[in-house]
Amino acid sequence: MAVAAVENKPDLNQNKTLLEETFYVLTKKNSVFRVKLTNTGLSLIKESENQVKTQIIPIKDIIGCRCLRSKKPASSCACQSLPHTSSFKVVDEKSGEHDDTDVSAYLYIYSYIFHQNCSKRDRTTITLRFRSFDKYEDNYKEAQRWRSVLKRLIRGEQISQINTVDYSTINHIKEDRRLLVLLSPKSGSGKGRVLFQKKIVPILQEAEVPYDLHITKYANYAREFIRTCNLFQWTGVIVVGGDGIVFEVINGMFERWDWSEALKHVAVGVVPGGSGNGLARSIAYSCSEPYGSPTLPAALAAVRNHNEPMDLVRVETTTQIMFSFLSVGWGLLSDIDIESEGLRVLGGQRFALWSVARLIGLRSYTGKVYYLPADATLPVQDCSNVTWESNNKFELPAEVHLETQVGRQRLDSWYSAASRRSTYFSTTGSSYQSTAESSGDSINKPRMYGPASQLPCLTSPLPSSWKCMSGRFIMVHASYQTHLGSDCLFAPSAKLNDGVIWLLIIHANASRSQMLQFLLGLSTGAHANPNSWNGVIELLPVRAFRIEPDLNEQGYMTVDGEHVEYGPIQAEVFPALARVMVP
Ligand SMILES: Nc1ncnc2c1ncn2[C@@H]1O[C@H](COP(=O)(O)OP(=O)(O)OP(=O)(O)O)[C@@H](O)[C@H]1O
Repeated sequence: MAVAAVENKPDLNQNKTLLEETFYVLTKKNSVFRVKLTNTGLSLIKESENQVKTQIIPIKDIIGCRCLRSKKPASSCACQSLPHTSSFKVVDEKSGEHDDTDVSAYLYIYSYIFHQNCSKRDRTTITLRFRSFDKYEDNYKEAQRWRSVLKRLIRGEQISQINTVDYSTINHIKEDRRLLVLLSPKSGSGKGRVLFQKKIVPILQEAEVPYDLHITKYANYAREFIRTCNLFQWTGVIVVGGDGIVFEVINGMFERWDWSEALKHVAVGVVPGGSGNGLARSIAYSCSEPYGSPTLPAALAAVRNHNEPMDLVRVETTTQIMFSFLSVGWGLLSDIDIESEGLRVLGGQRFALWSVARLIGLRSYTGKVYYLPADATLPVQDCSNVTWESNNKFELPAEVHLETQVGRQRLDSWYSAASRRSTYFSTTGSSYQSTAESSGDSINKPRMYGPASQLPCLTSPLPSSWKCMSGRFIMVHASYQTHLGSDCLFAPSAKLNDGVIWLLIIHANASRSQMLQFLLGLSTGAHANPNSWNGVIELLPVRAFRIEPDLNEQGYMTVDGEHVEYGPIQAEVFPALARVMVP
């Protein structure tokens, strides 16, 4: 049996026909389809009444295919040779429910065709019925041959030539992927389970991608799970929920001593099930993927085996280190995020409703904002004044993970500004611990790993290359993604992996009407035009920043929409630290 030989080298002849067959449309007399498979797509050439029309389905729009057999009808009639399309059903050949009277093998091809003119995708199933041979086994082999070649093309392999290969070598296509699905039943309006079953499972099944589903049982469950599980049994993590659960997953990875390997090998996919869904929307936007059906880009990303690097931002407060993928906020947007928590049942509408409330009672906050412009380089960390536990110097390897027994009284497992003196540094990786006096709480807190900071500690002055603004601010909000929520195009120029933080600063002299214009502009990105604001609103590309709020006032600060303590906070970008699944 002839079959395609597979190579990973790019083939110059992308349009060379790999497989070709003629099919007939049973319901339309004289309708003939020639179907061709090439490296770039599946061509359906329709020949009827002297007309020839061609439709090409690009390989990237096809997610899977399966060989099936017709199912025994409920009331079987021995003389029936052709299935009636209305009652026609197919089953797996091993189901035992197949119809012996039909020797055909059916190849179901599942595609989500992108229509550029209306920027949407439509699900289309193409069924090819193989019945040239008298025996089912022969028709099945032919259908499998197509399936095998198509599956390899879907995986991104290039096929250069048709060789003569033993059929048995293509009968089984090994799936080397397995996904972990972490689903939060509390995110958004609490419909995560239904969403997953209805919208994601069918696509995973069509693509034959195996997965293990874990439902979160309490807040921080996902974080603990990622920290303690054997993560490398999976090739990716699909998070079903909002940005809060993504935050748990990312930070859970940094609580693993093998964080670097985990981030490199286990990509994160996001199915938007929360009320904000900033990351899910940003990923779709970065690939110009239609978002009409918000779960579709995520489902396609999950099955397509296509990942891209994403920047992460290391955030430091006086008590915590976090790794953030979305935003750091102080003032208006953080107030809206935290104060609208009680309206969670409204889903994304809660933000719009609370924006109106906050606009009426507009607040401003006193403080200082420091930032390092994007075109400046971060100075290399000077470790000469770091007090090492031992004076005996030794050569550091590329990565250092330092741990001690858990539970020793003198350990504060959270690295903090106050504990900088006793932090261990490494060139590419660090484990943070200190000899600072530990509070009871911190003893059981997991240790945070991750790349070493290049910033001075939070209590130290910043170098002169940093710029400073001092005064009253309605808000200071940093984002490294385009979208803070499904309908909030906050930083239109942001890229998943450009090493830039977009810092939006609104000074206290912005009027209510300017604030209204700003809030309305967020849905389209119109607010990002610097000429509109006479300097009261600024959007600056930076590498790092620090906010020092006046502690005589109270307010909210958020990281990725999560509430953090009110006080000094600083952040620096680490380009391409994580990997995300993209459609
Ligand atoms: N089983 C659970 N019981 C209680 N809380 C949970 C459970 N699972 C997850 N959580 C918590 O619920 C919160 C859900 O937040 P998440 O961000 O996922 O949704 P959201 O706030 O609606 O969306 P967004 O952050 O995009 O606005 C998270 O902080 C998470 O820790």
